[in-house]
Amino acid sequence: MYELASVTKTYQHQGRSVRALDGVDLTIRPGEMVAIQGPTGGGKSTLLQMLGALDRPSSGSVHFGGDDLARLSGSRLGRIRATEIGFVFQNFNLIPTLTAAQNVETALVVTDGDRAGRAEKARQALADVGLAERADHLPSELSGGQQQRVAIARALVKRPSVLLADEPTGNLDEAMRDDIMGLLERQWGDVGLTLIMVTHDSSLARRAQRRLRIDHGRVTELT
Ligand SMILES: Nc1ncnc2c1ncn2[C@@H]1O[C@H](COP(=O)(O)OP(=O)(O)OP(=O)(O)O)[C@@H](O)[C@H]1O
Repeated sequence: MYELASVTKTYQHQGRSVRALDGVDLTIRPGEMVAIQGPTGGGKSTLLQMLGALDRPSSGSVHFGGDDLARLSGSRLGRIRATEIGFVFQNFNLIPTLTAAQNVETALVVTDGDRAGRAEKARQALADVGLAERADHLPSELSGGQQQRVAIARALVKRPSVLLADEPTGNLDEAMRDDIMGLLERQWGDVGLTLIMVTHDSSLARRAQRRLRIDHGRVTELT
């Protein structure tokens, strides 16, 4: 699924350069569930941005399927994000003025011209996360856990091959945390997703098949 070779990422900040990734070599196979841990500033978000085709490395290659994401144009990267990669964030990132169903539909606008078809797929995706009854609610009318379920439905409605989750349970209480993690695990098992999740929470990370640690831009395997 992913093959990273000698990936570095350097940011310029106030005249200094910060090396966020420092020679990362990493292979992630299709269908794996991978947790990424590490100290703050270690490079977790930067790595996720590379995997998510949100940014290109300063050097090295990021092979995803047949493409080297380091060499693609911005529009090709955008297309890959729209079709192949789902994202879930700590802060849910729902549009507050749209209903749950409309939020989910936004993920299909680029790829799916048929409006009625989009609406149908959105309702099905919400049903898959147990929110069929809440499709017409605004985010402000939903609990945090429900909002994260909507965000997961939005990420999965386009049937991506990869789901990238950045602290998906970071804003939720313990009961909701288990609920959302269970949902992610079910989706992962049901549709053969590759699930890559950044988390500070070791008990969640231990539920993954594979754990990586990233510190000072270098990746190691945890066993
Ligand atoms: N846009 C940017 N400009 C300058 N420096 C950046 C930028 N983004 C990240 N950095 C720096 O790169 C390093 C890695 O940051 P990154 O956000 O990837 O770490 P992280 O492990 O996700 O941290 P956290 O757990 O706090 O989110 C840090 O030193 C950070 O300050």
